[in-house]
Amino acid sequence: MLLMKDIVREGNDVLRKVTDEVTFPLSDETKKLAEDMMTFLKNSQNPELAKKHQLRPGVGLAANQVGVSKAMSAVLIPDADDNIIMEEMLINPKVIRQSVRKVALGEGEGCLSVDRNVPGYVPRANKITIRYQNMDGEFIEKTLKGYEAIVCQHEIDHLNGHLFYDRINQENPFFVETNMLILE
Ligand SMILES: OCN(O)CCCc1ccccc1
Ligand code: NI
Repeated sequence: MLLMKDIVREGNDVLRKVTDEVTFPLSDETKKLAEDMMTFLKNSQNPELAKKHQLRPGVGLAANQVGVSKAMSAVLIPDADDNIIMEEMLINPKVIRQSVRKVALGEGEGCLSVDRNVPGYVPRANKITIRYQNMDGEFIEKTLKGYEAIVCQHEIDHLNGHLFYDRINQENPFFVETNMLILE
């Protein structure tokens, strides 16, 4: 099972490379990696297992965060009552439509690959349509807004070599762009 020791931290070049397109049919190795990534997220959101294995809770994990430069991310988003509202392996994901209107989390963002707090708003499109492939290679288009849109943009950024703090306004980290929504 994947543990925190398997997560690559900032400074490692693999986090700054554009990841390679995933080809189909998936190799057994790639299938296992996808399963391991989703299992990591589930374990990280389970209080007992997270405590037992010292896991930081995560709602997403990109393959390059475990050192594999492939364009795939696991996303596991619970709602306030711990009901899963999104459980997807995003393979070769692309944002094909995005709103002009931006959104940012009021408490900023964090990252399993960044062992420090970097304060500031991370402006992202409030509404996006993504096109990706599932584990069978089928193309799926999904429209997301608010928190789900934020998480998926955070993951797709990873696959393109970006980290959340690249998007924080350096002059004024809490600058609110015109019409930007702040999500508390
Ligand atoms: O790449 C995933 N990871 O570092 C875990 C944190 C994910 C995440 C945290 C805050 C806002 C959006 C996404
Ligand atoms: Ni991250």
